[in-house]
Amino acid sequence: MLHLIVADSELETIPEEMLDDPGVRRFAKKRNKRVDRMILDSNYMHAFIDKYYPGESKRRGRPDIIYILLEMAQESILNRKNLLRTYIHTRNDFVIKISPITRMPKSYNRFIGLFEDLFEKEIITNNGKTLLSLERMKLDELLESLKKDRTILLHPKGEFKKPSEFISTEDIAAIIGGFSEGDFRSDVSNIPEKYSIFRDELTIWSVGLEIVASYERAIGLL
Ligand SMILES: C[S@@+](CC[C@H](N)C(=O)[O-])C[C@H]1O[C@@H](n2cnc3c(N)ncnc32)[C@H](O)[C@@H]1O
Repeated sequence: MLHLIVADSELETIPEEMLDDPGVRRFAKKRNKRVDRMILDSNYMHAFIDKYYPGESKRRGRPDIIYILLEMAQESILNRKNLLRTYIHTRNDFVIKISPITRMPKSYNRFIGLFEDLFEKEIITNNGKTLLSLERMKLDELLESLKKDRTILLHPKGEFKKPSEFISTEDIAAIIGGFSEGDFRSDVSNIPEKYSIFRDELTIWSVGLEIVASYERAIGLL
């Protein structure tokens, strides 16, 4: 089993400090949503994020990168064979567990709507089956709860290796940062295996794709 963990993801509802901003409220009205139930999205709220968190507008509010990664992960052969578990750990220490049977909406707007529902209801089901669930959990608590043989951190400053050199057939928890700038906020210093797979920085979904594909090859699926 491969446990793919996207850690410190920049996925959150509108933070407290921004709730009373007239511009943000106008935006919520246009979407016909309660302001506290909207997901922070720098694609649309860049200027507001800059106003309340100067210098953070490139990092905060990036549900788009999680969307692309989940499209890749959920449609992968590994997931279709029920050998992948994907978790989104967020900057505010929530963990979203994605069931292998979950297919992501093809439209970004519908994805945002689905995750707004999830932040409100904490669970999304279909015909009695849980598709998505959300709970308060730190990264180390998530790691402790998983049955795994190895934990691997993907990091541009890790030891340079090809995925085929470090991915094995064991149960692996692989951690990728769910942000486009900066470093992990959670303490990842005690994770023994830390690898870089390319000389330049990659997107989170291309790193996820390489790890999933290497695992598929390691266990003989491909
Ligand atoms: C776009 S990067 C964030 C960049 C950030 N400056 C950093 O140093 O992690 C997001 C995540 O993708 C993964 N990543 C990006 N490039 C990588 C590389 N060359 N090797 C391994 N992982 C990489 C890491 O898990 C990283 O936390």
